[in-house]
Amino acid sequence: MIQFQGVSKIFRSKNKEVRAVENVTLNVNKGEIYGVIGFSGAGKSTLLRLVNLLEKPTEGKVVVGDRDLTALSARELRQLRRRIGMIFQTFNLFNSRTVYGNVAYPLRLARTPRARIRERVTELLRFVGLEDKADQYPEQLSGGQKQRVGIARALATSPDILICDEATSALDPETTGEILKLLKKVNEEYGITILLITHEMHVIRSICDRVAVMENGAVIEEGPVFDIFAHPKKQTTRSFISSVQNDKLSPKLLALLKQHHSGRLYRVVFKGGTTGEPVLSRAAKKYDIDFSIIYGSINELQGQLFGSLIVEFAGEDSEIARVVEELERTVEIWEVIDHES
Ligand SMILES: Nc1ncnc2c1ncn2[C@@H]1O[C@H](COP(=O)(O)OP(=O)(O)OP(=O)(O)O)[C@@H](O)[C@H]1O
Repeated sequence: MIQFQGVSKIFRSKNKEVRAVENVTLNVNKGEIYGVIGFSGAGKSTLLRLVNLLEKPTEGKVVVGDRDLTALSARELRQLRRRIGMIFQTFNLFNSRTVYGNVAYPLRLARTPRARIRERVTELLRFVGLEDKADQYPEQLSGGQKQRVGIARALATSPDILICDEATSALDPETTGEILKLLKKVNEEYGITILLITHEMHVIRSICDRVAVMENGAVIEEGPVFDIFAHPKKQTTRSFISSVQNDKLSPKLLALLKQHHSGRLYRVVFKGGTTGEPVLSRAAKKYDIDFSIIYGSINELQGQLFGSLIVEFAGEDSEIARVVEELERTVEIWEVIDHES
């Protein structure tokens, strides 16, 4: 549905060059919810803006449906943009228009007949749960209600794709949950493909089918959300995952753990039926080491079990290396040397 093919975006000014997006290749399939996560400055917003050509790629192609965006005429681009709805962190509503006026706006631009506008806006306000707010102004609404208006407005022209720029970052956790549920409903009931960017892993965990992790403009890891949680390869990905497991090791916590545990600390990530301990006991018996579980957490992700342990291994370095090698065959394991930022 959306394909990035070797896409780079370089911003050049007098004596500076910023490589905001670096050789990105990825496909967003029709009907899925695809999340892009990264820290500030990773290039997420630029990537998103390439989808409706608010930014032009310096290199590579962006294909939406079967259309190469860079090859479109101005008129074709306007038509294509109607198929792509967008919502924003700061909602971007017109404060001088009512809720009804905001949702009707794109339909008026598209010269939709008045009766049809009324029908469509009523339907959308019902869909987002704001049918009683049609005559209110944005300033009379809560953040969550404003984002509902943003979603209704983005859906007005019946797009195939919805792109979401940090849509829940300005909301409290409860309202975030409600908006994410609404986005899931948009995806399921209207079959709309969603591409979202976020810096919050819980957003990815809650609603995304697949995820790409961005760093310094590049996609460093990509795949189904469960696989990325169960087999994170990169430090940045691991750090995002720890942030939602509530067992992230801060510098202070790591220093304290090291003070109380003289052995070597490892994080072990296991999934499905493997619950960690039997796997560890078997390996410890086979080799000459002791282990103790310092901390453990278990979560459900897309209907599967998924857990993480902080384990201390005590013994000769060579024996520990052998155990780790053996464990690597069944679980994800890595030594915790620095804090998990
Ligand atoms: N119009 C521009 N001109 C010059 N540099 C830019 C422009 N837009 C973005 N950048 C730079 O490109 C890099 C990526 O920015 P981008 O906004 O895409 O990142 P991000 O991951 O969305 O971060 P944030 O969440 O903070 O917005 C940054 O170094 C940023 O300063």
